[in-house]
Amino acid sequence: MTAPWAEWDHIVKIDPDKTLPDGETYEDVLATGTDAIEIGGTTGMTTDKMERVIEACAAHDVPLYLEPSAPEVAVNDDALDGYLIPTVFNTENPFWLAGAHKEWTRIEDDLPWDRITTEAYIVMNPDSAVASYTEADCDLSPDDVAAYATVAERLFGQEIIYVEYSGTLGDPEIVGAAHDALDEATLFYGGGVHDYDSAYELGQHADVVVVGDLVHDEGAEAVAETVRGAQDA
Ligand SMILES: CC(C)=CCC/C(C)=C/CC/C(C)=C/CC/C(C)=C/COP(=O)(O)OP(=O)(O)O
Ligand SMILES: O=P(O)(O)OC[C@@H](O)CO
Ligand SMILES: [Mg+2]
Repeated sequence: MTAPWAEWDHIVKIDPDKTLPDGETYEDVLATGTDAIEIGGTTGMTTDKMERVIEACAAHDVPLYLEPSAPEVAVNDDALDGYLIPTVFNTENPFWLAGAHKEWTRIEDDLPWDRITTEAYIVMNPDSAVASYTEADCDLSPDDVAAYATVAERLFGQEIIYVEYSGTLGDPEIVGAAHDALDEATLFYGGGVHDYDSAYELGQHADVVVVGDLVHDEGAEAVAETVRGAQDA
């Protein structure tokens, strides 16, 4: 069976620590045409905030995935289609590669393994919260990124590779290098996508475009434009 993300063009990432623009609801976000919702952020996460977003999105038919940044906020909820668990390939601290995952497995005795998939992150924006949090080495050439992508797919069997520029638009050459290196894995790209053109451009180099801040800063109509850009790419 093909993985659901093999069919996706676009994801909205909702940060439970941020609000939607005045007058907008999660229902508006779910109606943008996006293929899936990921719930997660780096800072300010709590189980209450996670649950609130899950509850607000649960009644709709857009697939809903949790992307926890720490084991403590990986809530278990039947409304979720699954868990996308980051593992950071270019971290200098093995905690973010496998240590947090070991802790999660140690403290939870009944993890729903059939609904858990990892995302092999390559974190590229040194100014992002996620880069400092995970002590990522962002000083990478296209060759380095291509090699990480190959290692993730071929040696570690990762189904999803995620080039992460959170907060800024990425270098298409870097994203393209990751894409060219992959055979079957799905390439997620996220960072700075804010309109049709940026979604179209990065969508030409990635399989799935992830849009985060825009949903909180500009709202559903702006997100819908990026859905069109990612689909046309
Ligand atoms: C094992 C479990 C359950 C969790 C650990 C998972 C790991 C290794 C997380 C590392 C951090 C990470 C890659 C989080 C993913 C979410 C993400 C990148 C959100 C975007 O963050 P920013 O935009 O930098 O931060 P803000 O929260 O300030 O928006
Ligand atoms: O918030 P932005 O910059 O859209 O980034 C999206 C996502 O990749 C963050 O994890
Ligand atoms: Mg962010």
